[in-house]
Amino acid sequence: MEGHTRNFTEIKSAKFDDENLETLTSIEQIKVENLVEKCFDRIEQLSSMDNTLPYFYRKEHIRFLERCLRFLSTGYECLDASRTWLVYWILQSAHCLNFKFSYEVLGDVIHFLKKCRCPSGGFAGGPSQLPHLAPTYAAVLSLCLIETDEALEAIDPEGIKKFLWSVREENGAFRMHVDGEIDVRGAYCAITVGRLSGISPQNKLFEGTANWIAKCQTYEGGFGGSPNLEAHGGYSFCGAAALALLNDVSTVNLKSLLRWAVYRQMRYEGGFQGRTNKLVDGCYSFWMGSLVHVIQMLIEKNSCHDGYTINIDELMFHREALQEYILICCQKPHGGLIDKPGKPEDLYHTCYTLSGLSIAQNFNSTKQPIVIGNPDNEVLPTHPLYNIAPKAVMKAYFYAQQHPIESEEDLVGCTKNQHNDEQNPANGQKENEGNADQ
Ligand SMILES: CC(C)=CCC/C(C)=C/CC/C(C)=C/COP(=O)(O)OP(=O)(O)O
Ligand SMILES: [Zn+2]
Repeated sequence: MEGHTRNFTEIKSAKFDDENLETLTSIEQIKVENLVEKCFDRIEQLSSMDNTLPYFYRKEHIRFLERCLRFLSTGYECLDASRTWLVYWILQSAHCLNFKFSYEVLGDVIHFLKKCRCPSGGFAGGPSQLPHLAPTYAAVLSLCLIETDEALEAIDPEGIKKFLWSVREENGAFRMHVDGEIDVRGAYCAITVGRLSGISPQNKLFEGTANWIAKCQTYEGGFGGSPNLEAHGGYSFCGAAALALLNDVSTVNLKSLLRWAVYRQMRYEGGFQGRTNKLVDGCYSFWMGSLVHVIQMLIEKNSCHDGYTINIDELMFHREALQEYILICCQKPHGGLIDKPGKPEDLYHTCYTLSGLSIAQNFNSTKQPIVIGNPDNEVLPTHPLYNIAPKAVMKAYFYAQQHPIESEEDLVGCTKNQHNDEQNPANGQKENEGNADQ
């Protein structure tokens, strides 16, 4: 597909236009739409000379990542307890861009991540810090992304299991760290690192977790951080992906979740907002884009249980519009991606905006990706539940299978053979690699 796909003059009618309503929110919304409009106008003018626009600054993004892996500005000091996150954001962005760091560099990364491993199990955000579920998640995903035996060996599943038990509540919810806050990120990080290190969703660790997550669904349809909080894209992704990884959707309302999710795509900007009446942001390209993908997987899976089959062969958001927002409004020409026009580049937004671009382009591996602009704008697929390379998920599953840690007593109402069948991603795997869990 060449060039952009929407007529930017025509879609101006989608801008906010209620003259009778002036609130802080509407004023901010109008300001953002005007910034986006400038970006759209510029690309429309340039397109008359070059119909392969919008351009993807791949080389510049790669240079940005290479630089950040070795040197960060003082602005990153506040993320000293999130250094495993910085590693993950860099490695996952590099994956999307199809860029491979050298073995030497990756060796240094493994060495660093091992220093973040805690004696009591799990990972901290930096050496000599306390174990925490979020940096544990980032460290495990990073090691899986590296894919080598040396990296997978560094995960230490026994330690992970011990740490997960130390943050589990009796009702199946998870604290982010010992004595820390309970929220749906905890459940998602726990089931993710559990599954990647060979712990079954049937493990007693996760008894009650799906029911607890379902309590976070709000009247709007999305999930809040914990029961009775506002629906938000980040937590909704965590909730839906955790339920998919637990193979249990019996307790949620998928229809209202889907409705809430698809309405978060902004009609003028094309990107997603994270909650009702808030602003577009590049990072929700992944949290919301992937959420829609995950909900569709859950609806398909649930329909089989109900005795009829639904096959959804198209993603239920405007894939081209999201790519336009990302490519036209979220790239810095000197490298790095951003929340919205006028914001500075950072690693978090680079990772999740690129990952969202990947979700928008690659829905079904049996079909051609949908790529706007130059065909060279294509990025590699990402796994919608884990947000790492689908191949990296496979490798981690097989590695864990070859190095089992579980005993039958750990499992709830399930025989060892059943458990093994479910752990094997090759069993019942759909053609779409991204659906490896289903
Ligand atoms: C795996 C893992 C740890 C996932 C984290 C998920 C995630 C992104 C949660 C969102 C957190 C949050 C309170 C955002 C609100 O930001 P805001 O109020 O600044 O933004 P908004 O105006 O867009 O809501
Ligand atoms: Zn953001």
